[in-house]
Amino acid sequence: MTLVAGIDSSTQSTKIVICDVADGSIVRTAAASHPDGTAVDPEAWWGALCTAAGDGLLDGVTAISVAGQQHGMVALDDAGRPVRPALLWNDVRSADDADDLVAELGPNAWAAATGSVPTASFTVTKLRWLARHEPANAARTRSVLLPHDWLTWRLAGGGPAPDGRPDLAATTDRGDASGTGYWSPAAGGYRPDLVERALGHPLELPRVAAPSEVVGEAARLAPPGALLAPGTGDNMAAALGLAPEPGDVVVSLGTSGTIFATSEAATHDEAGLVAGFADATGRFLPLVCTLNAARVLATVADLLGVSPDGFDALALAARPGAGGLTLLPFLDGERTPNLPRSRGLLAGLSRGNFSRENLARAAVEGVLCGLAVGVDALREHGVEARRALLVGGGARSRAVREIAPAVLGLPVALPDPGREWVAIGAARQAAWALSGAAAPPDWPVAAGLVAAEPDPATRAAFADVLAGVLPLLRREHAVG
Ligand SMILES: Nc1ncnc2c1ncn2[C@@H]1O[C@H](COP(=O)(O)OP(=O)(O)O)[C@@H](O)[C@H]1O
Ligand SMILES: O=C(CO)[C@@H](O)[C@H](O)COP(=O)(O)O
Repeated sequence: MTLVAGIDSSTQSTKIVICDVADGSIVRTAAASHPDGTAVDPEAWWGALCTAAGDGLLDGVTAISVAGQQHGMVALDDAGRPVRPALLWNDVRSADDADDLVAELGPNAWAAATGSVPTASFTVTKLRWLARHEPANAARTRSVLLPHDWLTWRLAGGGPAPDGRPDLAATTDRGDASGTGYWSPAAGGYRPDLVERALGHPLELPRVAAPSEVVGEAARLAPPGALLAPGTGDNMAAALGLAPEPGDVVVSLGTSGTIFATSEAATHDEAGLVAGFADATGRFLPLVCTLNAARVLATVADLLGVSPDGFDALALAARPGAGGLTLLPFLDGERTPNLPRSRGLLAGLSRGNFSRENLARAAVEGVLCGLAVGVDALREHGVEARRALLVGGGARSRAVREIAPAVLGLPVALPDPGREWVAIGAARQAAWALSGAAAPPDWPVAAGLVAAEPDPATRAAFADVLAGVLPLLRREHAVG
């Protein structure tokens, strides 16, 4: 049996799956948590990877690929040391910097240059934040890697070189590069002018590897000779694992909520809803992302003092529309709609409807309504949406699975919600790189289908409440 490893270093944890290259069947798995917070020492990800890979998890593995949370800024000095904790995709401190960068060039120019209009999530806005708020750290920054680039580099033996410059060059891939805000998916190249505009000086940037290139050998953690695939962003890896067909959109409820599809053509949304990412195979991955997904459900469950199963039972005991309660779930600020300084809002309370059941259901409906906006936005950019593939930690919720088809207005297919699709996608990329073949191996994806009558009333109530309170949500709120 030939084994490969797929690693998912996402916001909340590191997950590793070891797969048989013949059919992708999972041989063993492990996971370890990440610290909370939106600014994190990258060594914490390395520590989680070492913990998860302990006890011989990687024994016998012949190739490895790392998928990572997108956009995070790992700024390194001359010696390859982080100049500060990495700023993650869900850190909104660069909201003003995003506004300024967009105002300087205009949204059309950004969309044309990079496929996306940058919000606070994008790396380029974090560069501007660094230049403006920590000029000494900005001046010391020689290169910037994304989380998956940095982990791949560490696995290959990269790391701080106390006596001088590290001699190991880092790599990235087109999928993750497309989330920086300084790489063009359409042209397939960096835009160093945008880096200089944001940071004030040029950077050494990781080389963008080809989709199935072998970028090196693991020098740490893995058996000698284990090959390293390029890795990619976590959403690109999920797409690789699920192999969506035309008509499929993937809906992922992790820390973020994402909705995306594989596309043959690059997209450019001047309105800024759809990020025009590249995928990990040479195609494109138009994607809509919200900042508030599975954690909203966990927060409401904690408030109600129930387990995830208890939360599901409450939400499913309420009727569609949650008796008139609407939750705008922008607990951590929001990216789509672009309201980074906002907070959440619970609307429609009466003495008759303010129940635990309605509150639980309003949380599920609010998270899903936010993502349903993405179905329309993707369609406007040429994506056919006939079926949703529901994945991520939030897909383990029975309430999410049962309510999603009505709110999204799509039949929902449930690829085994216990399987870690980002890590499986990374493993599939490792198998592809190992094979030297023109295309990734065929690995089966089994999924049961759930359909439901669409629930336009719940979506309309969400849209009405949102429209009514936009000025309030645009006001500055203290971060923290
Ligand atoms: N049964 C469940 N019901 C609701 N949420 C769940 C359930 N199981 C896990 N989760 C949530 O899934 C999230 C983790 O999902 P995951 O996709 O791994 O996130 P990330 O990729 O952002 O690290 C956590 O917020 C957790 O609360
Ligand atoms: O920023 C995005 C997509 O653009 C997020 O989807 C991150 O990639 C984090 O993913 P999760 O940890 O929530 O899976």
